[in-house]
Amino acid sequence: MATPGDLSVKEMLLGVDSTVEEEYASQSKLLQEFTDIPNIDKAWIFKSDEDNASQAMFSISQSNLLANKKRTHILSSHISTKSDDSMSFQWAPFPVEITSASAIIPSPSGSKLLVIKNQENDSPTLFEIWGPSQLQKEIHVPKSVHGSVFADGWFEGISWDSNETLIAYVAEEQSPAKPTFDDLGYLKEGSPKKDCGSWKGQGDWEEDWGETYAGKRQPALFVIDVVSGSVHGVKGISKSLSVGQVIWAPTTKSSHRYLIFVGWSLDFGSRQAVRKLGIKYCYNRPCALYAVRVPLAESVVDVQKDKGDSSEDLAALVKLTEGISSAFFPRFSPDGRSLVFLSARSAVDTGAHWATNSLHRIDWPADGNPQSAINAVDVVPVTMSANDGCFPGLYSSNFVSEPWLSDGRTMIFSSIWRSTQVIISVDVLSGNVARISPADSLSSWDVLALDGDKILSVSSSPIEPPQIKYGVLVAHTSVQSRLWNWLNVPNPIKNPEKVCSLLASLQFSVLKIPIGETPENLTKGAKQPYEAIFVSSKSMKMGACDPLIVMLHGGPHSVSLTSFSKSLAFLSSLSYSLLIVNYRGSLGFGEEALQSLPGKIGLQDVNDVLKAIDHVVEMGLADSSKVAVLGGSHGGFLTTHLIGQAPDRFCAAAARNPVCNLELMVGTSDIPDWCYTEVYGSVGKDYFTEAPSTEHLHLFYNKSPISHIAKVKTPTIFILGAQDLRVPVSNGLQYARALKEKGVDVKVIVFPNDVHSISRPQSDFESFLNIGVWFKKYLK
Ligand SMILES: CC(=O)N[C@@H](C)C(=O)N[C@@H](C)C(=O)O
Repeated sequence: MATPGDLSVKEMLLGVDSTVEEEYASQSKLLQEFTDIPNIDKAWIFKSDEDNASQAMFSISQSNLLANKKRTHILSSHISTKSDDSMSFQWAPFPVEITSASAIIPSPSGSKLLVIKNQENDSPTLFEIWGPSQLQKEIHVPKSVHGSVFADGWFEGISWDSNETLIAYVAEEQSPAKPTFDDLGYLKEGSPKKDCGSWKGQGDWEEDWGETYAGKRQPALFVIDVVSGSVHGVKGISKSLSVGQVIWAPTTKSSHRYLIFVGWSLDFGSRQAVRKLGIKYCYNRPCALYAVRVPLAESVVDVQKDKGDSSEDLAALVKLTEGISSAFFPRFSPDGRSLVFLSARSAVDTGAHWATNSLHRIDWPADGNPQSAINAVDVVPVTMSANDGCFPGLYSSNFVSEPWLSDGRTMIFSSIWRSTQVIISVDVLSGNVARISPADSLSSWDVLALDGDKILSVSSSPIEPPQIKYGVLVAHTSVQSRLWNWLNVPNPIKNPEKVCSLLASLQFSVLKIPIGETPENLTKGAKQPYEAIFVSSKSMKMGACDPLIVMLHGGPHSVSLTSFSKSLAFLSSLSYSLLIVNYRGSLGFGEEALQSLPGKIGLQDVNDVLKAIDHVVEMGLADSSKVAVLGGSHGGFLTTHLIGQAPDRFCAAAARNPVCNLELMVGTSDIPDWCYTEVYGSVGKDYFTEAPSTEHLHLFYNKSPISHIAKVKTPTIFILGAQDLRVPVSNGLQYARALKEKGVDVKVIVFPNDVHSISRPQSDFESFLNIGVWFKKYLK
């Protein structure tokens, strides 16, 4: 038996024997090239003085491995339409790096740019107001007024008023005073403060919104006056509401204005929850739209004096979406007559963490004074099931700030459509939905910004890094029928030649997989085929298949899209085929297919994956003796279930923050309700309790991968984030230790500062490098 003394230094440091060290070195070189590929995150359009021209500003990010941070830069382009109707994009010669900006928000006229910089520790938040050529104003907001401004894409809401003098936004409310002690004991409030010789206690522990919000204080509403520099907390909002996604209501002649925002209370369906449950990836948290009245002169009150809400203050608050359990992403039509919002009512009502969305409209009162009895009209209802080629329902996670075409009634946004993301138009008056990104494109598309009736967008596929596309309306025969031409914009981003040639050697397709079983009680939508994305080498010959990696998304109500992923492109480039399975329960296939999974996890999803593997083997696209499986979270639940339930079918496995033991997860996760819903189906919502019975715990164990551990023999690598509140590290560690005890080959990497997504640049790099090397070792 080898002793520690027999190991080389490299073996001890890397945990690899010398035969795989070469592999480690060469794969890391390749992965570095993929890591450098930039991402196009956002864009803004500004009108130019010239006719038929505009100016675009793109926010582009790249991994900075050395600093372990994302590096963001801005690249500008002059867009003009030539006399022959062709478009020209003239790019600025170089991008400009933006350091430490948490949010960038242009004013409505485009003449000012707000840059918000959250700073660490006790340093103030910086609000910079830029003009066309210089900094116009810098306002420092100390932590005694509020904490960081939310720039998380969820609670985040930063809105300029139409006069461009006020900005409403969401920030962490100020911290409560902590008890102070000195050598004589507790210092009462008002005692003269001592700088030294005293110390602070912790005070009462407060619940937060869980995963990625650890230690974050309640999101609250503030308004900053960019002329005077004063900041105020908005009065009249109940302290029990967490607020987000604020926008200004249209201006009226009256002496006050309204702010519209989303409010999350502690409701859990029909009952009050005792705590905040995790909100990240969880659209099933009840929320409503509110309007709060802000008198123009005294629109706001000094936060320091705002110690409570009088009944008069609360009367200024109106709940706009009574009767709908969920409402978010509010947007006013350009004429201010319609307030449109998205709803995840189906998720809230069933308990599934994400489900099919619906779109609604409130006809805004002409006098601008909203009442709570306002009726919301259904614009796009929840789609229960749809045949192939038909609209499968709305699945959107973002609207740009101005999503309107010039007719003032058509919204443009992206939505998941089976395994792709497409751009759709929705007429908010008629409810007509049209897919407007090219119907024959298998790539995924997203909207960056609207330029009048032109759409700046980005498209990518598993084998093509992001490309900028420009959608031009070429014919408009009726409100219902528009024709779009999608132009390729000469790419300002030059990717490494090696990456380009590796990607050029690949191909992909979307396979339809018929379901295995047809029990009578299945809904129509649950009987329809699901999909899998298959990526392979173009030169692959029938009968000589590359080893196959089966890739499984988490959620389970999420989806793997046909968009570019650096890590998956890296694995494809190592001569693996990829089978990326969108098992039933995934987003994008209608509500019935999605709701067929809760209550059947570990069974229906596992069988769907096995069926997809059989499908590619039967088609001659894969060799059943060379299959590995990779998944995170619920995808890790499937990975570990598969190696337990089908132990002879996988040569290697990789699990990222996997759910291995629901009995353990229910007592430690920020979403214990998820365990109930997914194990019991929608009745799980009513069974959920913070004190599970032995009967519940028993079932949780039996439905978990750990219950199959005795059969597992597949060498498995575990990639774990020690700060994960969603699937705490104990889940993966317990399972990995149990496998080790059985003598199965196991490797564990724990990232001490990573949360559930393990997406910090160095952690992401090291994760996929080790997965690549692990698969090379076992998938010969
Ligand atoms: C709702 C949720 O977070 N579920 C986890 C078990 C999970 O699978 N998460 C997904 C979103 C992931 O991919 O991490």
